[in-house]
Amino acid sequence: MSTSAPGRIEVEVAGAQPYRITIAPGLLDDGAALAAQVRGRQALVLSDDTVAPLYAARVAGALRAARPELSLAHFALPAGESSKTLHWFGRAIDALAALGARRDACVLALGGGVVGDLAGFAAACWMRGIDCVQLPTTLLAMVDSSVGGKTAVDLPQGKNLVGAFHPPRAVLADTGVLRTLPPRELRAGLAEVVKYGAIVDAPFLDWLDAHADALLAMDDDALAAAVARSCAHKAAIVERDPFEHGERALLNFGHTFGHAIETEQGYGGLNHGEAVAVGMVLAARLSETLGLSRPEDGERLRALLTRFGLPVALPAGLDAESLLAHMRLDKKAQAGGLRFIVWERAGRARVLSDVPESTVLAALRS
Ligand SMILES: NC(=O)c1ccc[n+]([C@@H]2O[C@H](COP(=O)([O-])OP(=O)(O)OC[C@H]3O[C@@H](n4cnc5c(N)ncnc54)[C@H](O)[C@@H]3O)[C@@H](O)[C@H]2O)c1
Ligand SMILES: O=C(O)C(=O)C[C@@H](O)[C@H](O)[C@H](O)COP(=O)(O)O
Ligand SMILES: [Zn+2]
Repeated sequence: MSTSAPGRIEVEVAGAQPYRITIAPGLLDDGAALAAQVRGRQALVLSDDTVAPLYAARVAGALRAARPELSLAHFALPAGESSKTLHWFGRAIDALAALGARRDACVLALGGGVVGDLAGFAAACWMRGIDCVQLPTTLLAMVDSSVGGKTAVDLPQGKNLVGAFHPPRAVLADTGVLRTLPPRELRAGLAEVVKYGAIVDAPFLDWLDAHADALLAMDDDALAAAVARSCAHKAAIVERDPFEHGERALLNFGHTFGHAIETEQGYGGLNHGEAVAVGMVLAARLSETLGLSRPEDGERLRALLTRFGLPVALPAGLDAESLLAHMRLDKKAQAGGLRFIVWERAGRARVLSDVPESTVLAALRS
């Protein structure tokens, strides 16, 4: 992590296709920073119908001022998880075709994780792969989805079942846009922030506890510090294991349960961060049931998530057997059965294979 200018934090992601995450207020107005990432003369700003009216003209104006010759097109999805589908993926591809996008064209993913995942997948598929620059506008997208190159859309059968690994060309996180983020979405992002503490950085949980009020009040310094520390963790993990052959799976802590909840609710109930919050509590409970961790750690995790206003219990009416059926399609599952990310204590998570379904059901029902 480094700072090239006051208030600007940079995190490098090494690997076969290295890129930089830049974190600073005002980046969406920085035509030079945006234009530097667009190699050719064509760009598609892909957004959603909440974010586009707020920020698309700013991005387009800054880019046009820096690169008047650019051919710029816009495409906006309906906001929300229910648009992360093959249908809207197809519409995004249509927008690239209408632009006549060549191999050096660029997709600018301006939005939260839904936009980032779908735009990244469209960029991965168009002509077998064009540049995607991530311009995350939610806390969750800044700390997690914009980094690491997992792109996907959902199916009714399960989350992110169709996708590709396609690292971004760059990530420009303009923390100033968090000012317009609804409180529920701020809290959702905090769930993924807590995840880093849970899996690899116990002192971060202490820091989050100490700065909870500042984070919830959207204090600029506290938010920038949380984004930077989260990105540093994600960058370190994905550069060592870009394709999830090993330790990257730790980033899935709480997700086997969380994704099952989202799928069972038809992508219209808990949002991703909320589902992950419940999922982490269940993963901690599973770890306890298996005798791997102590109840005190689970209690502490629950207390922090509750402090952040996140749900910590399964929504009423969800059937444990139906959730289990969704988990069988989880991407971590193997011939031997379900695999979970469990923890031994705060800051120390690991992968556990062949977890008996009866134990999972017990955790769901407890
Ligand atoms: N690829 C990855 O590694 C990865 C990691 C984590 C999550 N995800 C995916 O990310 C998605 C969740 O992302 P999300 O939580 O950002 O949800 P989202 O993209 O649906 O955004 C949440 C809401 O906030 C609105 N919004 C976005 N930015 C705003 C702003 N600055 N001001 C006002 N409103 C704004 C959006 O229009 C939307 O209504 C899920 O599909 C999840 O699977 C992917
Ligand atoms: O980057 C990763 O790896 C993650 O697992 C990050 C998760 O927060 C994210 O929700 C991811 O999309 C889940 O991936 P999936 O492979 O379980 O669909
Ligand atoms: Zn996630």
